[in-house]
Amino acid sequence: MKIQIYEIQTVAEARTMLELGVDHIGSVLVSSDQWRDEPLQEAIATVRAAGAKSSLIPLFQDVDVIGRAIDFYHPDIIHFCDALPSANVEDPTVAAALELQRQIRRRFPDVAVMRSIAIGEQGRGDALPSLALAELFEPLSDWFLTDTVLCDKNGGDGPDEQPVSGFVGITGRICDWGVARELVRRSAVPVILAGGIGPHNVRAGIAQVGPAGVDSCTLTNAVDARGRPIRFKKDPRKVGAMVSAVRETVALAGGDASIGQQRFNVQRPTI
Ligand SMILES: O=C(O)c1ccccc1NCC(=O)[C@H](O)[C@H](O)COP(=O)(O)O
Repeated sequence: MKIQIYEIQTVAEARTMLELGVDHIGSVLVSSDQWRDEPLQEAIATVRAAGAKSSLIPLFQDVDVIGRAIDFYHPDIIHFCDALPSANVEDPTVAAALELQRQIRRRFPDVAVMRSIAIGEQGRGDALPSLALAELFEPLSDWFLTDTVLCDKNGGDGPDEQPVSGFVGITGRICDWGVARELVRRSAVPVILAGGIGPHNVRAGIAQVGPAGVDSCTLTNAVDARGRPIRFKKDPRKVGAMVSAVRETVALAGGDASIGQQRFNVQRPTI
């Protein structure tokens, strides 16, 4: 059962995550203009040297800049989480996302590709064609990550504006676990359960969804004086509690082989 924690941008936080036993340490490139960041490069090198996996999200789609960033950071995993409007290959946004993954896989065969599969909030699993999207991206992906799409805030029947426009993630809310479970059942690649996961609900998430791994960002971030999560700042106590909860759940189930998406050897993704 892999544990992935996002928004680690510094060597100090990377070291803390390694000490806590995190398996996948995720970082974010927030813009194509400022993709080159030496401290982040050092953080990713620290993860590599410790034998853990680094995962890198580009919050942009420029294939040349993404290629330069992979050459510069050498992440183990490149993670795409752009929001896709449909599962129609004729849709230019969908076609461009598929082509981007195709090009990156061809050019960097040693870098695993993670694709976020957007799922509606709990009870709104019908908001998006999540399973059809997964089917489309499966041949070009080594990992899937379920993530939550905010729905219906404005009384509409589809997705709302997301915390980062054009991308899926950092909502702090759980997705429809029924759809996530069905994705785990159907998927030929390992699935990481994400979206609103923290120490309080990770046991239930593992039990109900049976993923190959779990991910957390918002609910393991530090909070400000008003209790609002601070982007790019982790709370080590929350991460430690999450790691303990996952390890306990796995131990109670009899060890790694008896829980989650056991058909995968997730030590090494299927590239
Ligand atoms: O961290 C970001 O800046 C980010 C922005 C837009 C999409 C994804 C982003 N990153 C993190 C992840 O992919 C998450 O770990 C994920 O969204 C988890 O959800 P949550 O725990 O609810 O924050």
